[in-house]
Amino acid sequence: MGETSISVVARFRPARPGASVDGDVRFGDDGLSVETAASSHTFDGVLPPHASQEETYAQVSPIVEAVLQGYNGTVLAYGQTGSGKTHSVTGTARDPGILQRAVRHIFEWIRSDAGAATHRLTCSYLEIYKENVRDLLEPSDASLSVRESGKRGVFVDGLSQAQVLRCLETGGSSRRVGATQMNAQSSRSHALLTLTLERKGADGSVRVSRLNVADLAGSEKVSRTGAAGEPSRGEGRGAAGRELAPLVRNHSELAGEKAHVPYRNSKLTRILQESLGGNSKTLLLVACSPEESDASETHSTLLFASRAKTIQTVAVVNTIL
Ligand SMILES: Nc1ncnc2c1ncn2[C@@H]1O[C@H](COP(=O)(O)OP(=O)(O)OP(=O)(O)O)[C@@H](O)[C@H]1O
Repeated sequence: MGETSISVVARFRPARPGASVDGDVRFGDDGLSVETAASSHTFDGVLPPHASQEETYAQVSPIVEAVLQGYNGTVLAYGQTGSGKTHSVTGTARDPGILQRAVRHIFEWIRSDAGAATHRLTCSYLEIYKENVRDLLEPSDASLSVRESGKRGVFVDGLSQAQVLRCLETGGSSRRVGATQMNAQSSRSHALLTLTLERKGADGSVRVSRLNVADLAGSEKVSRTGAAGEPSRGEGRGAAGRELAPLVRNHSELAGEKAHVPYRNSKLTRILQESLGGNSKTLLLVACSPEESDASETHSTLLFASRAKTIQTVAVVNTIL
């Protein structure tokens, strides 16, 4: 597999009851385009407000398929606070999101993969809040070092499907509790689930691939989130826009001179360096609000998404032996 652009899919959530809908937002019949008063965009997929979780997963499923074939895969959910990132990634018990569907998909494949001798799945779930990395599966106040988490992290070994699903629950609720304790909103932190799949073939060959799914912090300008109670000093680096925007700008301006891409500016971009320009098949899911009062943030999100299409990655099958 050669160098490919990351895939970009935009998902619009339904308007809240009583909210006034932005009448200028129009969806193309092709399922690939969207137009606003300010701009028009074509992506790898555009999901209008009525799109289901299943339809959303259908866009993500090729990334999981690639992981099953031995490539690294990443799904990043980006968008302003309240735009539907967590709904898409986690969903609800009755209508699960990408994480649960991906776990089901992986285990179905494992059960059908007759050519393998063994499979081993490990899981890590991290939260990045104000440049501190916290392990959501074994919560403690200690911040993990990025080198540690980037390389191995804190893994629970050899998991069953039920155990992985329990990790998702534990991590998800730990994120919420932690956020309340810190008197901050989940919208200021990034959550990153990594599933590592090790497949040993009957011939002794070993493939190790990773699936990263990140529910990123709100991308809106900090002054807007600051109004919700946090001082808008530089410290509050929850805004995904501020961490990823320079990187995306560099990618689009430098057209491939990756040495200059500022991955080291934040823990998020350091941890996701491979996903944002290295060995990974990556999909950016941008969550958008269809409401009139959010038109300006929706416009910024769509512009970011268009720029992000210039990011190139080179995915290779990770065979060890
Ligand atoms: N596609 C959808 N269908 C139905 N409800 C949705 C959809 N998307 C989002 N919602 C609802 O909208 C609200 C905000 O969504 P969500 O919490 O996912 O936003 P978010 O982008 O993760 O925000 P934050 O950055 O604060 O975490 C929630 O009540 C969620 O259930």
